Amino acid sequence: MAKVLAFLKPYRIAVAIALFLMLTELAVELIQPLLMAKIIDEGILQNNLQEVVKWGGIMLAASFAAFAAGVINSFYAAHVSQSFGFDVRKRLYDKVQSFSFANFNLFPTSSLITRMTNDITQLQNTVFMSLRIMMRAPLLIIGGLIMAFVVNVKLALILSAVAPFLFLFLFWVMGKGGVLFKAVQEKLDSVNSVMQENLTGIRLIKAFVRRNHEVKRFTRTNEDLRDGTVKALRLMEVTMPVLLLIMNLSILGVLWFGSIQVNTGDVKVGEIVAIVNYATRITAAFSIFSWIIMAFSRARASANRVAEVLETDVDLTDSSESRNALTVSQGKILFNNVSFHYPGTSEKVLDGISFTIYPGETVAILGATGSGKTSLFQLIPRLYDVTGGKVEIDGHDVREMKMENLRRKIGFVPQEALLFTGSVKENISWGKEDAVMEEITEAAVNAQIHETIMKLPRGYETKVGQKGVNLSGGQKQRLSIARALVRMPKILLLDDSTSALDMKTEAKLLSSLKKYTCTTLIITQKISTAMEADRILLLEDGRLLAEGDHENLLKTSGLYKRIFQSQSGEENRNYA
Ligand SMILES: Nc1ncnc2c1ncn2[C@@H]1O[C@H](COP(=O)(O)OP(=O)(O)OP(=O)(O)O)[C@@H](O)[C@H]1O
Repeated sequence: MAKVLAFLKPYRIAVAIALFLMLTELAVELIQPLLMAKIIDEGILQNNLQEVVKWGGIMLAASFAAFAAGVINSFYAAHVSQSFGFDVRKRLYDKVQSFSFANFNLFPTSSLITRMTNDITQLQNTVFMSLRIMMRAPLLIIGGLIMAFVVNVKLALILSAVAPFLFLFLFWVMGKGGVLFKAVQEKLDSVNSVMQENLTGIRLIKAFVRRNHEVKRFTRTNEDLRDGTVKALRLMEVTMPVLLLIMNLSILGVLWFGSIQVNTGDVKVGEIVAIVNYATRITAAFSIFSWIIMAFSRARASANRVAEVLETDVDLTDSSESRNALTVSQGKILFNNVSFHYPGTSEKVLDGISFTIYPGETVAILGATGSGKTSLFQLIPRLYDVTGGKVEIDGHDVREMKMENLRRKIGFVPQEALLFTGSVKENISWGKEDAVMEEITEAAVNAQIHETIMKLPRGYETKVGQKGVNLSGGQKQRLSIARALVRMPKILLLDDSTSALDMKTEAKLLSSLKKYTCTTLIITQKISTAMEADRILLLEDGRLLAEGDHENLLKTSGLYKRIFQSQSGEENRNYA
């Protein structure tokens, strides 16, 4: 909680002003019963109209001051709470951006979204309400008790006898509320998660006619959220009646004892009226306490969830020894006895891999599904760190380079082409922010997508729907390749990125890539693609089984020969 509250620090002056104004309102509220007692005891009971007018005038002026303080307080409360929310959201977003894949495994995407939206909104609302009215309730209770003592000590003692029980009860409710509301936020995560999966997989759901199944799944999580919230609110529902009961009993005590004391002349009628008035205000303050407790319990749960993300150690960062001057200049890649297992697992997905790829070379990586091809790729831009051995680029361990320097020179085209909402042009220039139109067109021409783009209704300005829904699989792949090419990378990594292309387009694409003086690694399942490369690396179960060019591998690797035969017709088999 303290970590999140620290975000209020830059606004401490505004917070102080808001609190001061709130105290002004509170002071007026507390002074009203005292003024009323004066009007009764010194004015009405003494038949003195002058005193009534005097104290009445003071009451009016105080009310006006409270009104002005209230308006200005609202302004500051809104400013502070919105700015606080903005800052927390920004910091959380920046933190998530710096997350490694291993960090992402700790938080489901839906939970991160809930934390960045709903949890921060809860906190924002609590800050606003705290500055506006929330703090008034406890202060009104304390101030009311003090004023009651000023008016009449004996009556005030009766009134305050119940205070310890009340506070104990409130602390208990707050602790229990915190647990229940944490569960509510977790259930909200689940609802968001199901909703997210549903919306992203809507085509699959329709194609498989799984609507009813999905509706049932959503209903279950939605019911869970409802039940969890009702459970939390039920605790709050009993809080208010209990508080009111205790306070009303103490008011009865004041009236009973006060009536006896009036008869003996120890207490004035005006004093009883004032004390009952304070007691009523304190009761009213207590009645909003259940609501305050609910808000604070919820805010505490939300603050902990936000802090959890902020406090996560990012395990893939630039080390203090990272040298700024190191950058990818040639594109030479060396794997030296590399082994790797994913964080949280112990099974090696790469084992003892060693090879060198020289600048400008095109190398195909071939292997069965699950043999570790993508894992090997991810070690080059340092999306993961090796667990044994080392990966060197241009003679430097990638861990010694600043990640930004390393990744800026790498064009990475992932297995699943991912596009962003925006125009075709924006999607290509996403690879290089300052790319001019000629660079964008050149990349599109070489990625064999320019002609297709020109046939679109608005050419390069055509909007790409969310995740590229209005494009075919092959078009998406080629746009992703154009996005990588526009960077003029020194190393180009294509992870099965030509799988959806026909042979002719793929051949044209591979020949255009030769114009780029970059080292190119192509993961592929197709022998026809691998044959175009200068060299082929054959992976099996995380090990480098063989390497060489096509002719060479046909002679030296039985597995390669079998793959080749399975993908070729009878004609090729004879050739082999
Ligand atoms: N994030 C992950 N966490 C744990 N294990 C993983 C993760 N990603 C992949 N693996 C495992 O690593 C192994 C190698 O996967 P990888 O994706 O590198 O294979 P691949 O050769 O690229 O397969 P494909 O051709 O199907 O894409 C697999 O056994 C897979 O289950």
